[in-house]
Amino acid sequence: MKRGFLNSSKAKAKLALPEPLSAKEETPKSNKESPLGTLPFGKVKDAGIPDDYDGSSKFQCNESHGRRTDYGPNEVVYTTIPSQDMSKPADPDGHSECVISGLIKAKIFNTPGYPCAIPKPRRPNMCVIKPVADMGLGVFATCDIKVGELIFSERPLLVTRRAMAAPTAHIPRGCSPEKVKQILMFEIEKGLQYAASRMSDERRTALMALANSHKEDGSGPILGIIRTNGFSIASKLGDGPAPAPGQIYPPERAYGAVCDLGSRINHSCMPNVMSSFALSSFSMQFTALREIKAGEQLFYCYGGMFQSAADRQKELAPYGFECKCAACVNATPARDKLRIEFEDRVTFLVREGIRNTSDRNFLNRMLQYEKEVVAEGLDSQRIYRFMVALIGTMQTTLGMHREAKRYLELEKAWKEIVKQL
Ligand SMILES: C[S@@+](CC[C@H](N)C(=O)[O-])C[C@H]1O[C@@H](n2cnc3c(N)ncnc32)[C@H](O)[C@@H]1O
Repeated sequence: MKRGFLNSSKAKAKLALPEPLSAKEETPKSNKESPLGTLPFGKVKDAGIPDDYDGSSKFQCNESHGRRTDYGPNEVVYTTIPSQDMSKPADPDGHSECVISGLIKAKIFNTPGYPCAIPKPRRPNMCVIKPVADMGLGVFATCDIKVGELIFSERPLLVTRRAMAAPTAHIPRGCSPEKVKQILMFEIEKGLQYAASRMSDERRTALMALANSHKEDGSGPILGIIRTNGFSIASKLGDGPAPAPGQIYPPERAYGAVCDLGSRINHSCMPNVMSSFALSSFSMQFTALREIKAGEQLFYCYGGMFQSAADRQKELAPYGFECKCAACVNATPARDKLRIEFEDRVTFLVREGIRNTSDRNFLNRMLQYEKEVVAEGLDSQRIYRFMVALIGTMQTTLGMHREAKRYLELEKAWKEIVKQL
C-alpha cells in the first residue's frame, strides 16, 4: 500500500509560512473492543494456515443499501458509493465498492456537495496505459502537461481500511503470530470476495486484472491486489479520533483506494505525479508535480522520499522490484544526505532567507541548492514550494523580475496543488 508521499509530518509541522492543511474529522465515541484482529500492510511471511484451523465459518456482514447511515461506531458495512438506484442509469463517473465503517459512510453522505461529478481535466485522455520493459504496464502522457495540472480523475474501484479486520474467535490456541496473520488474510479475503461480487462485471474484471506482487505470501488474490495497488487516502478518511490539524490518520486507522487507471502508475523515487482524494466527488485526482512532456511515463512514489537509496529499496521490497530510477542508480552518500536533510535544510534556509530578502549571496546559495534539489527529484515535494516562494521573493526584491517570473508561476501552481491535499 503506497504511502502519501507528500504527507510527511515534518513537512507540515515545521514551516509556518502558508496556512496549515487541515483534515477536520468528527471524533467517534469510543466503543468496547471488538473480537477482531487487524492486518497491517507490508511484508508477510507465508507460514501456512494451521492444520487445526476450521476455515469454514460463513462470512457475515452488514450490507448497506441506499442512504442508510445509522450504524454503530464499530459496524463495518459493505456499500456502494455513490449509492446506486437500480431503477436509474448508473452514474457515468462510476461507483466505488467500499468496505467502510458506518461512521465513515455517514461522513461521506454529510460532505457538502456529495455526490458531485468528478473533476474533469482540461482535455480527455491526457494519458494512456502501455507496456513498459521490466515494469509490466505503465501510464504515459499523451500531451505536454503543466505543473499543477489535473491529468485525470476517477472513482476508485474499491475503498477499504488499510489495516483490515477479521474475526479472531476461532483462532486455535498457541498459534504463532505468523500463522495468525495467515488466518487473518484468509478471513479478510472472504469479505473482499464478497465486496468484489457486488461490483459490476466490468469493474470487477478491471480490479482482478491489476498487478499482484503478493502471490507467494498466503495473501488471497484481492488482498494481494489491494496491497500492491492501494493509494492511501489518509488525509481524508480514517476511523477513530481525528488527527491534529494538518496531520493525517495513522496507517492502521486510515483508508485506501484501489483505482483502475491510477493503479497502473509505476514507482519512481523522482515522481512527477501525486494523488489526492476528494470526498464530495468521491474520486481520486492525479496531478502533475512538474512539467511532463508528451510520451513521458507518469511516476508516483510508493514510499518515503526523505531516506537513503538503501532504505527506499527496503521499503519497496514487498512490491517485488528493484527501483532503477536515476536517483537510485546514481545514489551516493552525498545524495542520500541531501534527501535525509531536505526538510530540515529547507526549513533553515527559508527562516534565514525571509530575514533578509535582498542578500544576493544568499540567493545564489539558494539557487545552487535548488539545482541539486531538482536533480534529485525533490522538487516533487510540497516543501519545495517554500524554496520557490523565497527565491521568487528575493529575485523580485533584487529587481530580477524576468528570473522571478518562473518561480512566482511555480509558486502559484504549488498553491493549487496543496489545496487538494
Ligand atoms: C501499482 S502496480 C503498477 C502497475 C503495474 N506495472 C501493472 O502492470 O499493472 C505496482 C507493480 O508494478 C511494478 N512496478 C512498479 N514500479 C516499478 C518500477 N519502478 N520498476 C519495476 N517494476 C515496477 C511492480 O511489479 C509493482 O508491484
